[in-house]
Amino acid sequence: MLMTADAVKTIDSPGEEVVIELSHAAFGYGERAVLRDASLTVHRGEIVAIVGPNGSGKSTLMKGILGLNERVSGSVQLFGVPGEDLHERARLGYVPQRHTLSASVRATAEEIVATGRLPRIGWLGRLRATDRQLVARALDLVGLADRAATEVSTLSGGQQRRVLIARALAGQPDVLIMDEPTAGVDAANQHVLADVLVRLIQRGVTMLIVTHELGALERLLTRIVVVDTGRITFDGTPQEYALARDRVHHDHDSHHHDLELDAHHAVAHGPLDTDHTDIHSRGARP
Ligand SMILES: Nc1ncnc2c1ncn2[C@@H]1O[C@H](COP(=O)(O)OP(=O)(O)OP(=O)(O)O)[C@@H](O)[C@H]1O
Repeated sequence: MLMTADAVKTIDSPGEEVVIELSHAAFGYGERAVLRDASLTVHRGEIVAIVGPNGSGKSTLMKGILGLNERVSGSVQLFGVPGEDLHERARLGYVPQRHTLSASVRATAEEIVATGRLPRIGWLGRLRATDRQLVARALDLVGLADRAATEVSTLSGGQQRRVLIARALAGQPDVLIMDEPTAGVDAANQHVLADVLVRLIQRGVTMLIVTHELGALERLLTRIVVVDTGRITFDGTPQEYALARDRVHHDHDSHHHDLELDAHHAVAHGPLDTDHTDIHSRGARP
């Protein structure tokens, strides 16, 4: 693994090291479990797409991994230790859903991205040359090197999302968790964002990505996990997903918005379309 002052840690190929392991985990808000019996193993270097209908529990799953909601039962292991015992929270980079920067934020792109270093250097820490270098590289990686000194409030929604991705990258995460990074971004910017994600994947970032628009990412995925009505109903390779898709009766009248977004896409068909999916190929490895 490259441990130099790079914005991302690179690896040669997906390894056997388990970075995230959920065992029969239930997550929710208050005492109410929204996502139940979730078992999931993610190895270093994997690119996992989390797909499923609106309100099925995808964000709840991401937040559960990050410890941002209640774990009602089951266990979460992060980098081999119980999630609650993980002190280096920066090892998990998070780009939250539908999040742009408030119009009232008066800061440059560089300043926002630099806050991504705080978990590493501490709130009272000072940015050193290496930190500044990492911030610059993160901005470069998302294609915003020339906007470093620009006030974020003047950037487009898509550019702001790229700033937030750069902020997550600046913390040198081992795993990047992104909740619909392309949602609410116009078509032209969707392509730019997709290119950014492809670049990150090519650099070997382990990624969990909730998305309705796999597009260019699809061929780079190692796993597809389907969440439906609060359960993981499918977990397998894209190839297994394609096979499962062919076995499953398609309900094209379903209201799952994946269909609306990309009628030609693989994710537009298959387990997502049914309310009676019996496919379960958990823990499959490429
Ligand atoms: N902070 C919260 N407090 C209480 N309930 C919540 C909270 N956030 C989400 N929920 C509920 O949990 C359920 C699953 O929501 P979640 O956001 O995980 O779904 P999702 O699959 O990410 O949906 P979408 O595709 O629309 O983003 C929904 O019924 C939602 O109302």
